Parts: sequence; structure tokens; C-alpha cells
Amino acid sequence: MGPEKILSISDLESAGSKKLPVSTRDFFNSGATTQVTVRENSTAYQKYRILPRVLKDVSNVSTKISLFGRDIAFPLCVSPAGLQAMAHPDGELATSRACAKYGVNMGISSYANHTVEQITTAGKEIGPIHHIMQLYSMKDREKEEQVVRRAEAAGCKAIFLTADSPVLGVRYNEWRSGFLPPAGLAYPMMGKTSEQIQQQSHDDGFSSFNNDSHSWAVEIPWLRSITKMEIWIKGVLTPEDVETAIEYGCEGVIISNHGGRQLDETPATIDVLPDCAKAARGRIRIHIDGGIRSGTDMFKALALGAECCWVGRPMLWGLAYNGQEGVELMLDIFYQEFKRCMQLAGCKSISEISASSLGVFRSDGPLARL
Ligand SMILES: Cc1cc2nc3c(=O)[nH]c(=O)nc-3n(C[C@H](O)[C@H](O)[C@H](O)COP(=O)(O)O)c2cc1C
Ligand SMILES: O=C(O)C(=O)c1ccccc1
Repeated sequence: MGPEKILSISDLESAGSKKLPVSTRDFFNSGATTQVTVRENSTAYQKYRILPRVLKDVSNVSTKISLFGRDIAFPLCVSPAGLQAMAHPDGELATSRACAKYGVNMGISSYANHTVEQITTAGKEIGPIHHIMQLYSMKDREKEEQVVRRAEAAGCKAIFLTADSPVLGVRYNEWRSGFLPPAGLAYPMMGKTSEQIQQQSHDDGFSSFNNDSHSWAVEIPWLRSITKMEIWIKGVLTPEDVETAIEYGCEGVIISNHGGRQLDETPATIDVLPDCAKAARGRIRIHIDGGIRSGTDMFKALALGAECCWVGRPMLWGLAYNGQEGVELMLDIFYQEFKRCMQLAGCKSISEISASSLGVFRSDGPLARL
């Protein structure tokens, strides 16, 4: 696709973004309010440096981890993001196929432009893949239950309950541009047609469905009573909420600030990961997303206590650049960079990646050990 050489996720961001109309590009790439968190999610990785151990046999590095009962190729999955057909007509179907081809798992947004049945089938036709279904608490409990039941019947392994979005964030770009998904795109899992979507602002449309009176005490036991899928909480940023998720018997949390799109001036996810992982003490799975843009970012997140990384926008840039092939390119860049990082750092398997592989800059001093 095109003459340019796409070697890094940053190259893919430029090439993919260029293909999109300005309002779509801004909807995908922006964060909330002042953009502090969306920026810091990535830049925060720069306070850490990798301390390699040398002269190790790294001819047979294993990048695999086990997730939902099966090995995935390397510790990266694709976060649930709505409206993927805005990036490429094949949307979530292309993402699912690319993930299956590459041997990683995929999150499906409740605001996907294809159904959970279509998306899981598209992937499984290519190869083994697990999906998880993202869920928002909804005002209409019957509709919410339908989404859960359809996801389970389609073979999804977990519900990711997005907990950081009782309302949408302050999004100046969406409000200025009067952002609306293009005519023709629907939210089939929400039972919302293109015509209905066109009648309300994105913000009002979201609020009309979303339950801003959600709570741990109501939501988690209710979900448990209607599904056997694992229940994960997406959008946790504090050790307190890790502890609460454990109390409610959840299987995992995604340390996430929604890619900086919800509450601005929340910390970068990598900066709260160590305390959250410490609080978990192995009692709940800890995954992370937000701002991960390279194999070394992945390595640092694993060293600081995450079991697996998830990425949102890099998938959208891949889709915009070249559909399924673009998402495969994105996964390939991450895989090659991560594997090489392990080799150069002297880690033969994922279990050898630990905090002892990292140093950190504190104020102006020399590099400190963690
Ligand atoms: C365009 C877009 C749409 C998104 N839609 C959803 C969604 O429907 N549900 C959800 O839980 N998170 C959604 N997210 C957040 C992602 O799941 C993820 O947390 C975030 O993109 C990770 O940060 P990154 O994009 O820097 O990798 C969306 C993100 C983007 C950029
Ligand atoms: O924009 C988002 O971050 C998001 O979560 C969303 C919600 C509904 C539709 C599309 C995206």
C-alpha cells in the first residue's frame, strides 16, 4: 500500500491518519479536554530504562503467554473500540481476521458496527482466536442481558465491563465538529440503526443508553447470575478499586483510562500499574492499555506487573491504512519489536521479565533501581 515504508507504529499512525477525513481522525486520535492524559499515556514510558543482562542464549526466545485457556503468540491483544467501520468498511471483521491470523485475542465493543456473531465467525474462519465482549451498564437491563447472552453463545470468554464511562468525557473536538458517525453505520449490538444514530449527537446518544447509576453491588452479582463468562473490570486506576474487584470476585482488571478519552488529568496507566499490581498480589489478573506504541513499551509494562498489554488506536491506524493487512502489519511491528527487546534484554521467556530489568529516573538523579 503506497510507496512509504511502515516500520514503526509512529509510521503507521501518520500513514493511517492521513487516509481519514479530519473529523474522523480527530475522533480516533484525540483525548478529553486538554489532552494531558492521552499524551502522558505514551510519554510516561520514557522515565523507565531497560537494564539488559548480556551473554545469554536468546536463540530460542518464547514470547507466548496463556490467556483464557490457550497460548497466544505474544502478550498483546486488541482493545474493544467502537466504530471500526469508520476506519475501513470491513471494520471489526478485518480486525478479527488479523488477530486470528496473528494468534492474539480481540475485544469487541458494544458499539461495534458488526454483530458479535459476524465478528467471532470472521476470526474463527482464519484460525483459533478468543474474543471478549465489552459492555457498558445500560439503562435497559433487558438489552444489556441480550448483549451478554449473545456474546456467550458466540463463544466469547469474558465480559469487559467498562467502568470509567458513566458519561462520556469532555471532548471538545467532537463537540466542535458536531461529530456523528457517517450515515449508513449502525450499532447492531445496541439495536441502534443508522437512522436513529443520525438523530442525536454522539454524546446524547451515549447518555440515552448508558446507566450512570451503575454500581459494583448491583452490576457484578447480576452479571454473575446471567453468565458463566469471566467478568473483568475495564478502567481501573487505583489499588482500592483492584481490591474492590477482588472482593466482588472478578477475574481480571484492565488498568486503563480509556486512552485518555474520559477523565483528563488521570495518570498515565504505566504510572499506576506498579501499585495496582502490588495490591493484586496475584489474586486477580492485571492487564493494561493506553499509549502502548512499541515493543519496549510492552516490555516495560510486563516488567512493572502487567500480564498482557492491549492496544486501541494502533489497530485503528492499521485498519485505516490497509484494512486487515494493516492490522496484521500493526501486530507484526509489535511482535518483532517485543521479541527483539526480549533478546537484547537477555530474557528467554516472559517469566524472566521483571522489575529487575528496569531502572527509573527520579528527579534529576542517576538511574535508580526499582
Ligand atoms: C475510537 C475509539 C473508540 C473506543 N471505543 C471504546 C468502546 O466502545 N468501549 C470501551 O470500553 N473502550 C473504548 N475505547 C477505549 C479502548 O478500549 C482503549 O481503552 C484505548 O483505546 C487504549 O488506549 P490506546 O488507544 O492509546 O491504545 C475506544 C477508544 C478509541 C480510540
Ligand atoms: O469514544 C469512545 O471512547 C467510546 O467509548 C465510544 C462509545 C460509543 C461509541 C463509540 C466509541
